Amino acid sequence: MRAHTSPVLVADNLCFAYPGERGGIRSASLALSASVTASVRGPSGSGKSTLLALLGLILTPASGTLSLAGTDTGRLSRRERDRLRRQRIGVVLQDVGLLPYLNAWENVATAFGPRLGAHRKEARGLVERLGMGELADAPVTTLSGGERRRIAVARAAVKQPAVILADEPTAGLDPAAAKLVLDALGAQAARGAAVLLVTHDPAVAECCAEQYVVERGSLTRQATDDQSVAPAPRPEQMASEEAQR
Ligand SMILES: Nc1ncnc2c1ncn2[C@@H]1O[C@H](COP(=O)(O)OP(=O)(O)OP(=O)(O)O)[C@@H](O)[C@H]1O
Repeated sequence: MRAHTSPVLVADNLCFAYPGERGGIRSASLALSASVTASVRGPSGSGKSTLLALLGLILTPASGTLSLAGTDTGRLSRRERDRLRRQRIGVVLQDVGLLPYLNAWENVATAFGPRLGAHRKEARGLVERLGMGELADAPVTTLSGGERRRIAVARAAVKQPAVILADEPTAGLDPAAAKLVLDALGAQAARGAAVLLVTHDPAVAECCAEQYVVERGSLTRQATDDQSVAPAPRPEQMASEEAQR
């Protein structure tokens, strides 16, 4: 799906360093528009999850600017940033982070706040669309890793946020379940969300209209069919760089 509107999420030259020598983001710029799907690939440890946390207002960049729906997030207090994130962004983190004392649909409904029962219908409906209707009432502690991941995707999407950021949403899923997740994310883009997902799977990345690669903390956009942008690193180059880490 292609961009038809002005970008909803704009990152300009973001930098972030963890304490110590390792890791972080050296340089990341992107502009994500409504109704667009984008993928981020790269070797393990290159900074993909860190980038997602920066874009999701979970980490604060050391320099660079990040604007969400026209708001320069660097000018906001911590509390204002948290509020903006809750209002505008749905995030699926790699470790998923479901609440163990709630069942599957209740976890999805937490996206709306504490009144879970008021959002039972939307939450259960999305759980069903992700192929988990029979497990909607199951305690999440009894779900498999892949099932928990699908519940986390439903939680990120159920409030119909402007931006959905998903860290490896199809990891650990069989092809049928992965398709349900990708279809659900595609449906979110179709209704107007900007969807960015981190993936190790080239087939998943290629489903996305825009494709990015992170290498050693630097983000570049890859050329797709109708675009001429930074050249993509060759797979063997990525593998050899990964081996050097
Ligand atoms: N909290 C942290 N403190 C210090 N270093 C960290 C921290 N989190 C991540 N790093 C380091 O930052 C680098 C990038 O980590 P990140 O998790 O962003 O990589 P990634 O590309 O998502 O990796 P993977 O594909 O393995 O999930 C790594 O070298 C990692 O060890």
